[in-house]
Amino acid sequence: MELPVSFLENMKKLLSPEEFNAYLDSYSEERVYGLRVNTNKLTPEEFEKICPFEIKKIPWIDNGYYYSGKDKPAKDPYYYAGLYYLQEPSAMTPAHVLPIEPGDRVLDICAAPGGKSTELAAKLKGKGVLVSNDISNSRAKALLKNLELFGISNAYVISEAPYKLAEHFESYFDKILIDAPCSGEGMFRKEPSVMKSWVEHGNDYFVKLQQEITSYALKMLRPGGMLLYSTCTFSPLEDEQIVSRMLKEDPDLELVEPEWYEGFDHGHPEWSDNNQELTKCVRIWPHRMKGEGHFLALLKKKGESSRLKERQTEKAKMPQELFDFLQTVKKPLALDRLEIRQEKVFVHPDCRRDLKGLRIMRSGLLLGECLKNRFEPSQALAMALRADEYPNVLYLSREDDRVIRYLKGETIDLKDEESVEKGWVLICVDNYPLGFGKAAGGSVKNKYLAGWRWM
Ligand SMILES: C[S@@+](CC[C@H](N)C(=O)[O-])C[C@H]1O[C@@H](n2cnc3c(N)ncnc32)[C@H](O)[C@@H]1O
Repeated sequence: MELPVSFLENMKKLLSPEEFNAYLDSYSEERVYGLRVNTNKLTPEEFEKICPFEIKKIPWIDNGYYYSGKDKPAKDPYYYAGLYYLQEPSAMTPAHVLPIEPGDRVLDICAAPGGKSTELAAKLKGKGVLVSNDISNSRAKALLKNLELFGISNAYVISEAPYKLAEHFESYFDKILIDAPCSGEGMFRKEPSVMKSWVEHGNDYFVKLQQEITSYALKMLRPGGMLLYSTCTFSPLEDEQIVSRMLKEDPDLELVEPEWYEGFDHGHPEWSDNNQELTKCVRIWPHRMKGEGHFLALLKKKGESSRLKERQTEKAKMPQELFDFLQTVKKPLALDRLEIRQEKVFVHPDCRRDLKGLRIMRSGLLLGECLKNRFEPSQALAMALRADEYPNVLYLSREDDRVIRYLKGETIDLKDEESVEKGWVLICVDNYPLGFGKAAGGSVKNKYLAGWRWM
């Protein structure tokens, strides 16, 4: 792989001659592959028991595993059941390090396609709210899909510029993740195409973006709240120097050293303004750990929270057919936050802010649609349910060829011994929901979301 000459000169300034050689050698090693278990659906131990391919624990991530590049975990029914997310191991670190408590108000400001948001949401355990934002509308669509696949019910998916968010969420969030757009120097091995953008834009283009995003994010962090800043690049211009700038911008901000892993390197004060606090930042180098290059900084804002008085959503009137369907669902749903908008039924997260004027792509959990005296449950609801939260379930084993046929959109024939009630049925692979079908006679009509089909 041919690395840009000016990039290599910069790296020589950061690393000792031995480290620089070790760094270059890392390019002849094969990249590593990672997956992260969705703890919203099962524990890592449960996953280890059923995982159909070989995995090995990533030492610094509780629910992270390496898998072999020969396996294809994206082509497995368990992937379609949202049991895991495929993610480069170093990239798992930011969401792992940010201490999320159920009930927190969390912002992921540069969230698409959801590698970190899916983990932040899983850590919320359905309590509190995640605002998952990305300025790119097309990327935010992929983000929405990944959150739905993970069965997340308490997220707003928004596609806005940070200044617009700041108008609505001043001092609102307990936790903020800024996984900043960056020059991607740490990803050259995994995705050589990133080098083209590096040559085109250089670091300065990203520095400007990072300064803008961090400034608005700071306005949205409540006193006592925590913020995690991360990039996948090595340049101190985009790392230590951005953190220094944040510390100067908000004197109430301080760096916090996260739980340390032996492979981590400290941040380097000498690459910025010599503020010794910067050693609390984390640098991940590909020649020291089994992962790509990354940088992260965990910050806390001094003070105590004073939660502002908030607007309550108005309670929606519920059509009988929706009421009847919801009677059958055992999952606790906050029906005081139910909204019916253009036939679509949502349960909002506990946010209670006036969000008018924002480009909102999803408000909480889409339960389904009320159409001419009938209610059709959504794909998102199927993914958010546990098998034991719905009374009419068809359990298929992972080896049953009807699983793939269902995922391809085909009608499913029932076997004599399978007792399924007429009407909406939740199709599961083993114990994990894949989607709905509608049973009548000896078969189940396929209701799997067309855009998600197995290709
Ligand atoms: C490093 S990627 C985020 C990856 C994501 N956190 C994940 O783990 O899947 C950076 C993202 O920032 C978005 N972005 C760029 N400029 C932005 C801005 N001004 N405000 C919000 N998002 C922005 C890009 O569209 C891109 O999706």
